Amino acid sequence: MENPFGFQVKPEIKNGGEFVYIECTPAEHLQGWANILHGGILSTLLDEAITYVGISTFNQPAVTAQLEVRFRNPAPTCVKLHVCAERIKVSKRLVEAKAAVTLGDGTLIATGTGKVMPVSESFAPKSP
Ligand SMILES: CCCCCCCC(=O)SCCNC(=O)CCNC(=O)[C@H](O)C(C)(C)COP(=O)(O)OP(=O)(O)OC[C@H]1O[C@@H](n2cnc3c(N)ncnc32)[C@H](O)[C@@H]1OP(=O)(O)O
Repeated sequence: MENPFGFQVKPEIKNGGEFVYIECTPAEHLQGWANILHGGILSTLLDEAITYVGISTFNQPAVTAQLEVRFRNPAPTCVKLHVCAERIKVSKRLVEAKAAVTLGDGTLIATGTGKVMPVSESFAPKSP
């Protein structure tokens, strides 16, 4: 389903999902407080990149089964963020990946690790 409210990221996927890179400039209304980007948004960006590692590795739909995030430095809003994810481990039903969000000057904003599991095309829950 198209989601006009999504981040509309265009992932760069290398080596069959071993590496994923996305860029995103979160808008001002996504601040938590004091012009600091909300941690949930940073988690979402890490999640997106890690999920694309899983989707590209399995070459089928996949969802996040686990996500752990560490917030290292505050990020401003309205600034381009760089998100790099890298595959760590692959097993039959699980891909593990790590990811980092950085600013253009290299400042480390957040890091995360996640586990992604493949699902069938009919996975999505039905609307009530
Ligand atoms: C375009 C894309 C960009 C979008 C990016 C956003 C991605 C998302 O946000 S996806 C949405 C958030 N995620 C979800 O909604 C997923 C919800 N969870 C689920 O649907 C299920 O729990 C699912 C599919 C992950 C796994 O379910 P299921 O296949 O039934 O497995 P389950 O019975 O829980 O576990 C079976 C085995 O898998 C393994 N396993 C499951 N989860 C984990 C885990 N987190 N870590 C390690 N092993 C695990 C274990 O071996 C487990 O066996 P046991 O329970 O005995 O340890």
